[in-house]
Amino acid sequence: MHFMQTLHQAWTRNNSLVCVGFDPEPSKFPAHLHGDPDAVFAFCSAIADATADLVCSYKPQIAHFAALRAEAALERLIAHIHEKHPGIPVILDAKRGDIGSTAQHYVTEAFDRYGADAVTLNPYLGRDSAQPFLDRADKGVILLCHTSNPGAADLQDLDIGGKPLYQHVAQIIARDWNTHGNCALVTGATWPAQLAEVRALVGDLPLLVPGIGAQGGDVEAVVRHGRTQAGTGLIINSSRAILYAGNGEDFAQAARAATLDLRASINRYRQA
Ligand SMILES: O=c1ccn([C@@H]2O[C@H](COP(=O)(O)O)[C@@H](O)[C@H]2O)c(=O)[nH]1
Repeated sequence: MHFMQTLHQAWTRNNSLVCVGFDPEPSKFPAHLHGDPDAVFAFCSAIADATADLVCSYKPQIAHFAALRAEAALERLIAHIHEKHPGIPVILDAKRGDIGSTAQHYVTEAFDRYGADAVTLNPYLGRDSAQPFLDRADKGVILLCHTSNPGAADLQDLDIGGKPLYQHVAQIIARDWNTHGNCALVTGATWPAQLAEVRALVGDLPLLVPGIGAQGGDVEAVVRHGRTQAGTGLIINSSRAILYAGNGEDFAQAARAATLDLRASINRYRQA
């Protein structure tokens, strides 16, 4: 099924805009997993199993797996989510971007090797670098617009002929790149004014919003500034605050409790 359809159904079925991010860091795993050669998969899949009725998507961050030589665990995690929790889309956070011939290999990596439903891209190489991804009409293409980090303004806020660069990015993607209806944008929770500007420019385009939880973004500001008329339109990611909510044998239940809390605080502000 098309990523956008799956996402819309998950928003409704689980009454949730929450995306749980998988950023595995073995030093933070509970003690009983230390030394387990399959710890990355065991940790992440347990959290997926404990939260699948509470989320609209999952977002594994590829560098966290690659740095651990745990790409096989990432492949198995995504296959596990698809098999055990069908209907929850998986966004591979890879922030790819390269010339077309190389981009084609990144397409194969994200969608055919890993089986992701959507991938994050850096749009700064331009349309041709994104085209191989855009052509996969059933897959989501989520492009960086205004990121959550403190240095986001260094380049993204630069004035280019009367408006900041991130607004130009939002406009051309919503207007020109979204011919298959498979685009979304990354807009960080830590920049709520910019999030509001982006929402005003792009209609109902989905926004992936990292920066809640460990980065300190404000849930109320994100929801009030970013929701659509229907009270959806947002994929609000939290990684560390959910993954490491507990560090005992009940870590997955602690992650579930943190996900329930985040869903409740988001839902408090969804309706106007
Ligand atoms: O602008 C961006 C884009 C991506 N990220 C990624 O999201 C998560 C955030 O993790 P937390 O633990 O919830 O802070 C992480 O994988 C980042 O690489 C982002 O933070 N900001």
